[in-house]
Amino acid sequence: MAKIGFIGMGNMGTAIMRGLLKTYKPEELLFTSAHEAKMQKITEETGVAHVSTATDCAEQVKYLVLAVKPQVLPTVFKELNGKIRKDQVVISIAAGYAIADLQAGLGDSARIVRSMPNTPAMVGEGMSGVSYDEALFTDEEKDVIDGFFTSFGKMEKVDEKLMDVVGSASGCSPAYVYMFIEALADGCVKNGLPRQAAYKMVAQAVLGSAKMVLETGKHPGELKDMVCSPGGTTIEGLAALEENGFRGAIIKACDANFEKNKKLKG
Ligand SMILES: NC(=O)C1=CN([C@@H]2O[C@H](COP(=O)(O)OP(=O)(O)OC[C@H]3O[C@@H](n4cnc5c(N)ncnc54)[C@H](OP(=O)(O)O)[C@@H]3O)[C@@H](O)[C@H]2O)C=CC1
Ligand SMILES: O=C(O)[C@@H]1CCC=N1
Repeated sequence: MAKIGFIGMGNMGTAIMRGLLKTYKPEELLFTSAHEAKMQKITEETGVAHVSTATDCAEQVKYLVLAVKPQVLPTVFKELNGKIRKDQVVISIAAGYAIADLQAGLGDSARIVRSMPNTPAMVGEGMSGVSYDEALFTDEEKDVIDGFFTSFGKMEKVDEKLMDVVGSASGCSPAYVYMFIEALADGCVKNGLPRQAAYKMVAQAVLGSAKMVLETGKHPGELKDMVCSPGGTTIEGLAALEENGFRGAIIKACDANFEKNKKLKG
């Protein structure tokens, strides 16, 4: 019997499975998804077997990962309602679905871990917000759950009421960072830097800046001040960003994420 099964093998399913394969053998994993040809290709690439239905997948694993779009969850619920065993652990990565919503769909006794990872899982640098009721799981299960998330990056346990907010910090944030990298590179290209050099330099600057926040423990504002020489070039750029509502735009994006979570349930 495989240990961990995935329902849905798209962006996040494949990213997470790639991380898990560093710790788990292919025969310990299983998946199902929507299209046979795609499943076949993933099986050939990874050695992980697939099955045709969510029911088959659920029957054969202890840990079941729900990795379909929120809009597809009602279909999965229809198929799996009442079929989740008491010894099973369900890990959801769906935006907008609370643990109670998932139990309403799968059965009240289903033991659920709600999480919000992100696509950098693909390179082992994911960030997952994770929420579950510690009292419902054994120590061994908790080790597997934590090992699951740390196999593809870092995890932070949070109170479930914060999970919608966590969406902005982990799930959605890479899109904003990519947009920033693209825009900054465009600005450099506008002033003559070759495009590939611009992407490389800007991406490395983002990586290095993130490391500074994580490793120095300094306030981001202090790190920003260290870059801005009095009367220098950076403060001119910062003034331009402030004039154009840079911070306000990002805060509004978080509000938009937060509100959208409430509208995802089918
Ligand atoms: N993308 C992201 O950055 C993040 C996404 N999430 C969450 O992850 C979940 C998945 O998102 P993402 O990976 O981006 O979505 P994708 O669309 O890339 O993946 C969903 C997968 O589900 C498959 N699928 C569709 N219908 C069914 C079905 N009835 N049964 C089994 N599999 C099915 C699709 O197959 P096929 O490709 O063949 O159509 C696809 O492989 C969502 O709930 C989302 O909220 C969480 C954090 C970050
Ligand atoms: O856009 C979304 O809804 C998903 C969840 C977080 C990131 N992607």
